[in-house]
Amino acid sequence: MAATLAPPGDLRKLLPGLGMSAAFLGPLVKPVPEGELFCPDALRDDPALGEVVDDGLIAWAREVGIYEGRLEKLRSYGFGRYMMLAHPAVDDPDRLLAATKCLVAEWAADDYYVDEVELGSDPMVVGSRLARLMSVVDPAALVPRYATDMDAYHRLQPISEAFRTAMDHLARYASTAQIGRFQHQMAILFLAWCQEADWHANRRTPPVWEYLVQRHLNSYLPPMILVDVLAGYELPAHEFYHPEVRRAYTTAANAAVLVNDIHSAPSESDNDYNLPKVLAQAEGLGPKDAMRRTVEIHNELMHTFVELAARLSLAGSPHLRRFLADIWAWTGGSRRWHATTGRYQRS
Ligand SMILES: CC(C)=CCC/C(C)=C(\C)COP(=O)(O)OP(=O)(O)O
Repeated sequence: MAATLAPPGDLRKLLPGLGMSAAFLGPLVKPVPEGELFCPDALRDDPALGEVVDDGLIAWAREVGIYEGRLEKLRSYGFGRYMMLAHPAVDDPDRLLAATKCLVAEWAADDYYVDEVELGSDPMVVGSRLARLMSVVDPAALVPRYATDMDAYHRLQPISEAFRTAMDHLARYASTAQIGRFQHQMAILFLAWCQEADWHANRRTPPVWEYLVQRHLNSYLPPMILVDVLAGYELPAHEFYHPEVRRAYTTAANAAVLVNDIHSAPSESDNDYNLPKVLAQAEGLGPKDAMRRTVEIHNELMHTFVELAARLSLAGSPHLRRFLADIWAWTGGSRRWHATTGRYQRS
């Protein structure tokens, strides 16, 4: 794997002082008026590159069979564009496509297994479906007789095929340790979806703290931790798993997923949970106040990330400084995508 510590020219231009605490304490860090998100904007927007990645995504989705009959819709979501925005230093469409496939495999599991009743989700079988899916993510070692049965099952599951092929693609660029991280995050994500299924099955809205725990497990970490894989370097395990480092990027991922709640809340089905909805129910807030409180919580998380990242940047390796800067850039791209994707436009 090529280790490129110095970010390509574009990112350096866009993030002056990249790799220093200045990257976090520059002009983007300023008090925001109430109700405004404390979050960078995209550092690059290259629609043509996004289109190329989206072309590859749709061809792959057709091949594995996910979002069958809904490929136009899938295209309107612009998930390839999402990865183009979130990885501003990466120009290679194939690397962006690998990340997009992983993202969309996860999203398909969320839509078809967890969230959307009209797409066949059923809380009573979420745990079994996800445990079976986990046997693709972290291949289950069975005796051959039963392995054949398992393989036959997975061949008929488009989401299993999506994960298998997406991870194969990712493995072209990821080290064994980076694939290990991804598998670990999937186990966490699937656990969170089982918790969500419990809320559905028992018709229970969780208290705010429990919702935030679920959103911590069901955050944007899975796509976000691919920043080094895509950019062609590797944050070593002793830094990646350092508790303070993990706290920094999980905080950013938790903030980023609240941007998802902010944008998706107005168009979500009654079956779905989001922070404004939970706040409204648990704390009796009206829609505007619930949204304002969600923005406040997001901003508090992002300020914490900036403080942690600035501190860690001063003490950490060049890899770590680059990683934290890439995470910051990722949040900006993600924000832009949420504001512009067809997925959250109200019809
Ligand atoms: C990419 C991905 C699916 C990462 C794991 C976290 C996750 C499931 C989401 C960010 C999607 O959250 P949510 O279900 O709220 O998304 P929608 O609002 O349904 O698009």
